[in-house]
Amino acid sequence: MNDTWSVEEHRDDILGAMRPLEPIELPLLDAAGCVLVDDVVVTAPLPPFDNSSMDGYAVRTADVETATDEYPAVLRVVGDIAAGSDTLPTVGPGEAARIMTGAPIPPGAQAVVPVEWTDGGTGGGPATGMNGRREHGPEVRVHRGAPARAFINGRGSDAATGAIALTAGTVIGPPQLGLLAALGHATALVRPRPRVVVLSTGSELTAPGRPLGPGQIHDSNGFMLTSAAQAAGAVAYRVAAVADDAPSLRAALDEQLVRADLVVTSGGVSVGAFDVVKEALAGEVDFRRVAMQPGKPQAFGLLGPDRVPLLGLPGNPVSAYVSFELFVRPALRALAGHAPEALDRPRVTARLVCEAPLTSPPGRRQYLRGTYSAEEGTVAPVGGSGSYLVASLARADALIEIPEAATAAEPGAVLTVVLLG
Ligand SMILES: Nc1nc2c(c(=O)[nH]1)N[C@H]1C(S)=C(S)[C@@H](COP(=O)(O)OP(=O)(O)OC[C@H]3O[C@@H](n4cnc5c(N)ncnc54)[C@H](O)[C@@H]3O)O[C@H]1N2
Ligand code: MOO
Repeated sequence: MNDTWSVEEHRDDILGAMRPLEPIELPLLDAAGCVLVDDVVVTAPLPPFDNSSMDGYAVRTADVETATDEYPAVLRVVGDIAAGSDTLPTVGPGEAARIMTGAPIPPGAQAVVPVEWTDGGTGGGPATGMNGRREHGPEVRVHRGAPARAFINGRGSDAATGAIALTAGTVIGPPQLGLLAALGHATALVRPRPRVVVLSTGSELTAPGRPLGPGQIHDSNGFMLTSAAQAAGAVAYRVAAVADDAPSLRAALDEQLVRADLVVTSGGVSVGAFDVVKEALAGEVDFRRVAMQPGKPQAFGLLGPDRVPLLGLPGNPVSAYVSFELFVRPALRALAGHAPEALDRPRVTARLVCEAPLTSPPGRRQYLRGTYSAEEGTVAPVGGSGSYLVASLARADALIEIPEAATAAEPGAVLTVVLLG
């Protein structure tokens, strides 16, 4: 091990080596969650044609100008226009066309009056809705006037030709996907989701579902980190745990590199006699101490001819998870093309709620697990500081930062909190 790195130095070193993945054209649903590569320019207006925002009657404004309940305008109904209609009647003076929401405005009409402002063609009082296709009379009584363009969604009023609908760098969420579809795009040019291989090391590990032999534990990191990678937007592959044997680990890694944009290992990076990641990758990968707790031993390097980034996380489950959130997640988001300010988990400040002061090792930034209350602006610790405490990790929604220089945090102290979302 060399000298000690700060959290930021280690993070920045990793991010400095990340290049956004090459753009790829994906079908819309596969592009969900991905970052758009180019601006999307509107090439045809949205809506594509003037259409009605109400079920009602398309009219000429002069015909209904003076209409009241007492003196309704009586108009001849010249046709029915449904959404999707391709033949439209012309509305002349003294005429109206029944029109449904989304249907094209017929030639001659200048406004739509909602059916509730008419008798619905029944010859009776105000209508509450449209009658069936054949049940309306030849006339409609309109009780209220409407100005020009009333209840008309204008062609291009949502997105005009030439406008930028979405800017490069936008993350495609459901509304953005809806807009692309509305504009007629079947695909989007995006950065692909990074492919991540997650590999646990340790001869003590056995798969969940299997009984534990003497000295064995279940591989929890593999599942936790694979799921964390998925939650970060990656396509993640979990590899069965590899024993503490350097040639086996090397072989497993070499086999996996072909499908990896990034590799995450857990375990085997400390100073033990069987620290296998160290043994297998010494020379290629840098092993360093980071001034934090948990997460002190870390490995980072670029593997194989394709220089695939490898982040070697410590084996203790809390250490592995905290390291993922602080280092792996930003790296994955950088590969996916997210903006520099969108790489990290959000940070807030919160008032510490606890009974006794919390202690912290000198010279190391501590990340304690906690629960955050946005309403109260407070954070409370969950469980202790031990890096093996996976049960309390599972109850936390935040990490409480105690700065390197501090050896304690008093109740009421205002601290930085990383929100785990
Ligand atoms: N003499 C020293 N010993 C240790 C130091 C040190 O500085 N000097 N550092 C400690 C710290 S801090 C950490 S963190 C750990 C990290 O060690 P490794 O990355 O080499 O991890 P392992 O030794 O392989 O495992 C540590 C611990 O975690 C359990 N583990 C490992 N993998 C998994 C998994 N996939 N699922 C669940 N649990 C896992 C493993 O059984 C060990 O209990 O080193 C300290 N030691
Ligand atoms: O630095 Mo270790 O990650 O404390 O448990």
